[in-house]
Amino acid sequence: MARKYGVVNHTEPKDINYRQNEYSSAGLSGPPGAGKSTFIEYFGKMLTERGHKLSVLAVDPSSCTSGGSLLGDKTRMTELSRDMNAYIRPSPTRGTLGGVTRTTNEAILLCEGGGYDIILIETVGVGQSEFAVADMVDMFVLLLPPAGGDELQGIKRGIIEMADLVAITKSDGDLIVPARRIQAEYVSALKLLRRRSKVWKPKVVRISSRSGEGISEMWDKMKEFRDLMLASGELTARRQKQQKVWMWNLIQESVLEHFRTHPTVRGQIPLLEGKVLSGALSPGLAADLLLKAFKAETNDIYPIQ
Ligand SMILES: Nc1nc2c(ncn2[C@@H]2O[C@H](COP(=O)(O)OP(=O)(O)OP(=O)(O)O)[C@@H](O)[C@H]2O)c(=O)[nH]1
Repeated sequence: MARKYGVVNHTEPKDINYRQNEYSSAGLSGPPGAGKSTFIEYFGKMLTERGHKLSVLAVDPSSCTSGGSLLGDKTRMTELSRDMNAYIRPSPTRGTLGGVTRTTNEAILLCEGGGYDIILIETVGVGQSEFAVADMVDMFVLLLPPAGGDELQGIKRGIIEMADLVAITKSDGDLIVPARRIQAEYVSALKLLRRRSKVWKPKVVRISSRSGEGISEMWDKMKEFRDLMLASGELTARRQKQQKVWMWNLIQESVLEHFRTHPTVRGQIPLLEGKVLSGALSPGLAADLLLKAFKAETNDIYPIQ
């Protein structure tokens, strides 16, 4: 199945059907230490043993800013990385969040084309990346450790609203009791949130990647989600909406970059920002001046009709 990238092709509706039935992607997010990589190792092996081909893509916002990596790729998922039916792409180490997420979005398509039927996109819940990932996958899964409220403060309420499934991790040994408590808390919390789907109510499961408890059941829930969403047409609608969101995200980013780096605009930014900061100029007027300068300069290239 040949796919063309960078080429707008309006006459390939098959593309969308192709995605609908054979492939599923899930975003996995959670705070550092929630147990994501241990889970992916266990879950991934379970899936490949069941005959699936799995791809794991990481989106690591820290690598964009610091050059370091929260997701220390080399030491993680050691067994899965040796599995012939699993492909683990380390997190890209360069670029803006927009750039990194763009390559991730395209990597999803490439993995589908390469015959990987399950694609997991892992992200650390510390920034905007999980919102970006939620906008490119079929299902969004939040992994939360059985920790107290303080430790979960960093999890934004907005991201809980995006979750189709919440998995409370490390539900083994002494942690079973707190895991049950957190599960009950999230069951109540999710009831108060606006539902994203007419056919699916977000579920809260408890899992342990040590004992394996709950993981097969979690996969059953993920399949149930997919079947319901497919049958109702919501999955197709979600994917279509995502494509549109991504088109606009990319346009926005590229236009803004073009604007910021345009020689005339770039030269005036510090002065006008300074005036806005000191109160000498209103933000609206400063924006108008910059846009006017940009338009005047680009009018030859993009004539205003
Ligand atoms: N008891 C128990 N501990 C677990 C389980 N899963 C992970 N852990 C432990 O929790 C710690 C963090 O696990 P990771 O899988 O590295 O967590 P992560 O979310 O990938 O962490 P980052 O790489 O920092 O984002 C490790 O010490 C694991 O051994 C589990 O199911 N039960």
